[in-house]
Amino acid sequence: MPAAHINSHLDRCLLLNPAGHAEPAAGPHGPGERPKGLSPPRTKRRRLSESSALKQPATPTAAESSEGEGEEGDDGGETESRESYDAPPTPSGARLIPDFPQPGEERLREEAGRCGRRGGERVSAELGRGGGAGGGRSGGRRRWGRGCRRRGRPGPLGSRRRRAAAAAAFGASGAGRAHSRALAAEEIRQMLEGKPLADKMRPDTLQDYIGQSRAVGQETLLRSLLETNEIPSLILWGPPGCGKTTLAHIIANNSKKHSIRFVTLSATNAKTNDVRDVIKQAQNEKSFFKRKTILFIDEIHRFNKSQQDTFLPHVECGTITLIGATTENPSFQVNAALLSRCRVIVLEKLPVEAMVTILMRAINSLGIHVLDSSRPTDPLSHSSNSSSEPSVFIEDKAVDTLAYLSDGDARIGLNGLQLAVLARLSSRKMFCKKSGQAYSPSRVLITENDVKEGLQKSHILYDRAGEEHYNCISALHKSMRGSDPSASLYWLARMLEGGEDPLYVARRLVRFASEDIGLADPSALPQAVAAYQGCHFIGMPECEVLLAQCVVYFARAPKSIEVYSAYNNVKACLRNHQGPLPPVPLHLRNAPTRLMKDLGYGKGYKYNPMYSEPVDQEYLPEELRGVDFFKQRRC
Ligand SMILES: Nc1ncnc2c1ncn2[C@@H]1O[C@H](COP(=O)(O)OP(=O)(O)OP(=O)(O)O)[C@@H](O)[C@H]1O
Repeated sequence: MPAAHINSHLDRCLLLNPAGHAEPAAGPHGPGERPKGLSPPRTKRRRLSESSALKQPATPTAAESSEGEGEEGDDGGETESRESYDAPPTPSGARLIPDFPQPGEERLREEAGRCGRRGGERVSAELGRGGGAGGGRSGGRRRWGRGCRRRGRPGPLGSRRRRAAAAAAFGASGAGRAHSRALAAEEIRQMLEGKPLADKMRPDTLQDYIGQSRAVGQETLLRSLLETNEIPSLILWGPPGCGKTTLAHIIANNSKKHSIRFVTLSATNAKTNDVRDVIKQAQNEKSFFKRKTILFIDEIHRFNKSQQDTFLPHVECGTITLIGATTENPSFQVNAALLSRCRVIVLEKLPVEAMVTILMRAINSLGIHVLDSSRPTDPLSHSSNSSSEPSVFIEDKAVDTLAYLSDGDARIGLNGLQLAVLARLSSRKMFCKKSGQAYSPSRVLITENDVKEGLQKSHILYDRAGEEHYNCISALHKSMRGSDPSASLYWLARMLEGGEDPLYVARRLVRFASEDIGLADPSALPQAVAAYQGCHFIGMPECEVLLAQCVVYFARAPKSIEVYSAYNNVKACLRNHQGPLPPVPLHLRNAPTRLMKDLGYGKGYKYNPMYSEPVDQEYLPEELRGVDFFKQRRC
């Protein structure tokens, strides 16, 4: 289901005036300064409108279960379109994507300063607290696939121009610039230690918030509300790492400037009493100081119904403005009453171009230079020792790969980058230490392999308990029903590679065998049962081929829903029946005792094998005589 539809569907829940008022289109931000020493941009101008660039799929919703599919939902198409972009400058060998805002730059430098002052002790203490480079805030709760047995190769997005185009399109504010001087490897290493890079790079302003133009683009209602600081109650719904918390953080920043309180709770650890305390405080602030309170609840779906009910009257009377963030479909996870008082904002997986922009901002902030792999001469081949030259480089294809493998999750991308750079720099330091050489900030190259290792997990992100689980099984079911073996295999692999339980898929195949193939090929059911048992015997990964065989068999098999429909007709007939159900005709009853025989049980029954001709006998109750469930739905 396209995002627009989801939004319009959810808009019905609004108390707010849903009519978006268009803001005067803000012009592009002024170009930022280019770092010294870079050759001027080879500008091949095209234009890229953010809205068109972000024609991303809406997260399909399981709300739209089609008949007979129980837990399935329609799927949305994934489209991306680009209209234009700016080509990047191409300094000799090293490439610096131009002029991105550097929200985290100051923070990174401060960190580096602190690290430098306090040395490794603090760093290890922070790592010990679980901050770790790749840690990510929600690393623990995310379900990863079963590892990286088969890592998909990134597609052919590797061109420098396309990367830069994406960067230019998404990083519109142009306020920042890369480091004006080259940083030493050790300096970069210190910047990266401690907090996850994703946290350090969290933007503070809407200008630095990349992508998500459908939700907060220049012409959206939400954008104008945010800019005028008229914050409505919101539910931010989107996949992990797409910027829900970041958007809340930006709102918080803005609110503070307007003396609005911003309180954050996480539903993973907050108790109902915590919520009550916040509400009480909000009431006091409102009555004594006329101060508004915004309450941000991360992972609001983790609150149960009664906990969610706690907010209801206070959102209603304006004591608090609620902002909830959730990865789960709010139609199922948020109370309907609460939902109807909030505006639901659907955030989408960040497209690759947006990911590149986010990564490039971090890379620029760190003073790392991107190496253009297509150029024959590169700075690594020069033997200059000038301290003004960059010392850490990253392959351009490594940036692309990272953007691809992050699957629209900026946290994964940024923390993967952090791990890759840290691992490389640290191993170099170790090497120097072991070999007795002085550790010098000479040139280090981060390669595509480094980032792949940095990710250390399957790039197939698949939430076995959430939305993706239902979306993928639905897509598999529909692909088989549509007799598309190739698509069927694709969805099967998406699930298995993402760590889905093979028995879950096998159970669905058993159901499919009867529901969609039925008597068109009666051997489908034994196939499915055999696949189920086979999976049970041998488990993953060996059983994947059993499932693949069965899935292709089913996709190619003839289909019949005759039995399935007829049975549904019978069920409908029973459900719609008014009054007591008709008795079983006496002649069809068994008569094991004399009394029953005396009562007429079994009387007049014609035992079919005794007849050579077709037997004229009724089998339905009297009042259903003549009903054919294969032909009619109601009786
Ligand atoms: N739209 C964005 N623009 C710029 N940076 C972003 C954006 N989205 C995410 N990021 C970066 O990714 C990091 C993680 O994003 P964030 O915490 O907002 O994700 P989330 O959607 O709340 O994820 P989760 O559901 O896992 O909590 C941020 O700290 C920020 O550095």
